[in-house]
Amino acid sequence: MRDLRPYVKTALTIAGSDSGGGAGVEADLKTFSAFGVHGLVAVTAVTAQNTNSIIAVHEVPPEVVVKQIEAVAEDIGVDAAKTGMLSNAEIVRAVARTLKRYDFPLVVDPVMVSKTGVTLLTEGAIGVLVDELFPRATLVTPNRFEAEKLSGMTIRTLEDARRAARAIAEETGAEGVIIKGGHIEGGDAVDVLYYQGHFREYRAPRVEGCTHGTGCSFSAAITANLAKGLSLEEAISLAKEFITLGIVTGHRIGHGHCPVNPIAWLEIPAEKWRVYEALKKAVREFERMNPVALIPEVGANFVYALPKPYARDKKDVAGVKGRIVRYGRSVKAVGPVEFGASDHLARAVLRFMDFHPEVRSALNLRYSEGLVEKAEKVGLVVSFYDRREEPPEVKAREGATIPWGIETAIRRAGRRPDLIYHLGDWGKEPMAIIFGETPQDVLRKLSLLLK
Ligand SMILES: Cc1ncc(COP(=O)(O)OP(=O)(O)O)c(N)n1
Ligand SMILES: Cc1ncsc1CCOP(=O)(O)O
Repeated sequence: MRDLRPYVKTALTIAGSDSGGGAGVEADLKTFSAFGVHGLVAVTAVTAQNTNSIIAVHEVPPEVVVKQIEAVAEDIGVDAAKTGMLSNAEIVRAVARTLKRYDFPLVVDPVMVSKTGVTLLTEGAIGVLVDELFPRATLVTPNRFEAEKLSGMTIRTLEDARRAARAIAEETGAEGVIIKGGHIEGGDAVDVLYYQGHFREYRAPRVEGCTHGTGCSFSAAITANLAKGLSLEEAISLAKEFITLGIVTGHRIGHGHCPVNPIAWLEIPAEKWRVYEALKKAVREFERMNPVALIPEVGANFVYALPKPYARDKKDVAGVKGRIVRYGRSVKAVGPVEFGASDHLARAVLRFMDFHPEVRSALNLRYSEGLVEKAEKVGLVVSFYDRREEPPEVKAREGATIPWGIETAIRRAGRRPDLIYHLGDWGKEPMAIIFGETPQDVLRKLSLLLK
């Protein structure tokens, strides 16, 4: 007999499909998965869509939308649901009637017009949405323009948003209304919630990035967390953090509005673990190889960065805390592998990744003529930079020398270097850096040098 009290929670999206995979049920399912919730779907419309426009829409008959909801609710069970693009009045009415038979939490994203300017809900359906679906909603999630339409008010400030949120909740019977701050001016993006007679603000820095599908993913994140049993306010807090990360890490695909990245929430911690484990293992192996003569006076570091687009600054690069030093006759890592533990080498690998994103690992070694000759002899691609050629404006900028040097050496080589060196300067030790796709790849190149 199957356990009928499964540990996994379920969330249902009743929304349109986006063939570009950025919004609609595609965004919702990715978001549900990112929060470890099993996603269920009732498709309302199929859109032929990309990052530039919506080319065609095929609406699903209302009775088929209802059958999809019933099919999953009656067999699998629904812990929370959301609605997105509902397209026309008949679908809205059928969905509202069906949802009245169930008591799971419901998030209504009143999607009206796409970012590309295409109508996703007919004008005549807006009244039906407000009269028949809003009273069933735990939360309604309009953006500024949708809130203006629903409240008949002009929204410019947070105070306007507060008044509008309260008016929409009181006039429609929705339990909560959150007006998203993406289109409201201000340094931060502030969402205003009105819920059970109280206001609350959710604040995050206004970030640059990819915004197609943000409304869908935000409401799906709230739904997933309601399904997991979080309070509405906790669910919104997490969703806000999640959507900010998704915008900054969005994949720059297509020629128009690039899609938000719901998977960053899951992929960054997973990649962090892989990077950490691989580097820890490689540092142990490096200690065993014990290349005492190759440790510079300032010590060595060994780094491994998260993949793009997640490697943005030194916090996203793992290295050895306190560096790797000569200790008597052996090579020893001073501290543990940690993210943010490297400064110089992290800057070097991040710049390298701007040219060759697959090269995510590096190790610095004591420079010698013999080392460079050996590298060339074993077939490694070698390049260099000369700190005396550094332009004054680069010299004047704190931390700019290494990125400039790496770029100079890559351009000089005209192909992907394996080793970059410089001959030092006043008070600066000459240095060689081996680059590779992984720490193991770096060690492979090192072992060619040690042969
Ligand atoms: C099928 C489908 N559903 C919803 C949308 C809206 O997405 P978008 O235009 O990116 O706007 P936001 O609601 O995310 O702000 C869509 N385009 N397609
Ligand atoms: C001084 C120096 N210059 C290039 S690598 C290096 C040593 C490692 O520095 P960090 O520990 O900051 O990566």
